[in-house]
Amino acid sequence: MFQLQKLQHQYENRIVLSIEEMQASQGEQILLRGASGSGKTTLLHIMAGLLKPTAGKVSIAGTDLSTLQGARLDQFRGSKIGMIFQQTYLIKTLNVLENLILAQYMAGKPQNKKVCINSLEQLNVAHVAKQLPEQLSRGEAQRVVIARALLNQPSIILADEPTASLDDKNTEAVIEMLIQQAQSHNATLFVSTHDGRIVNRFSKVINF
Ligand SMILES: Nc1ncnc2c1ncn2[C@@H]1O[C@H](COP(=O)(O)OP(=O)(O)OP(=O)(O)O)[C@@H](O)[C@H]1O
Repeated sequence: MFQLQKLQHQYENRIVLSIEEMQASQGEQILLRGASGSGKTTLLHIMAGLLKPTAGKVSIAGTDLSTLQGARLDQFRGSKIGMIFQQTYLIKTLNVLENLILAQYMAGKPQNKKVCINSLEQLNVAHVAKQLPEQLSRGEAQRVVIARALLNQPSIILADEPTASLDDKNTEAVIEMLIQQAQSHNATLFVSTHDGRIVNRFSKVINF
C-alpha cells in the first residue's frame, strides 16, 4: 500500500537522500533509524506530500502523490496521512477541540465533536479539550497531536522522532501508544529515530 521508488532529494545541489526502493504493507510498523542529519525528516516530509522530491515517486494507497496538488493534496493528506511531527502545527488561537474539528474540515470530513472527543479520550486528554495549545504540558500536547493524527482513520501514520528528549518511561509509553493505536486502526506506521532505546519494539528497521 505504500511504495517509494528511485527517490532522491537535493538541497542546493547537495543530495541528502537517495533511496532505490521502499515498500510497506498495510498495518506494518517500521522504524526509520539514522544519525542526525541523515535525512529522516526530509523523507517523512516527502512521504507526507509537504516536500516535493527532486526525483522519484511516492505512492500511498495506490495514489501517486505527484499527481495531487493544492486543495486535493491537502485533502488527501488530511484523510489518509496522520502526521506526528516535531512542530505540532496546532493553531495557537484555537482550543484543542477546535484544532481537531479543523483537521476534520481540512480532510473534507464532516465536522463531528463527538468523534473528536472520542479520539481525545482514547489518548487520555479529553480534559484539555477546551484549552489552548500554549496551556498544555509537552506530554499533553504530544497526546493531542497523536489524537489529531488518528482522528480521520489514516491509512498511514508518520511520526518524526516522537521520543526525542523524553525520559525512558515516557519513551516507552509513547511508542506503546503509537503501536497500539496503529494496530487498532490497521494503519501503517513509520517512526523515525536516532534513539536506540526503541529499536526492539519494531519488527522492521530501515537504517539510513
Ligand atoms: N531546508 C533545507 N535547506 C538546506 N539543507 C537542508 C534543509 N533541510 C535539511 N537540510 C539538510 O539535509 C540533511 C538532512 O536533514 P534532515 O533534517 O532530513 O535529517 P534528520 O535525519 O531528520 O536529522 P535529525 O535527526 O537531526 O532531525 C542535513 O544535512 C540538513 O542540514
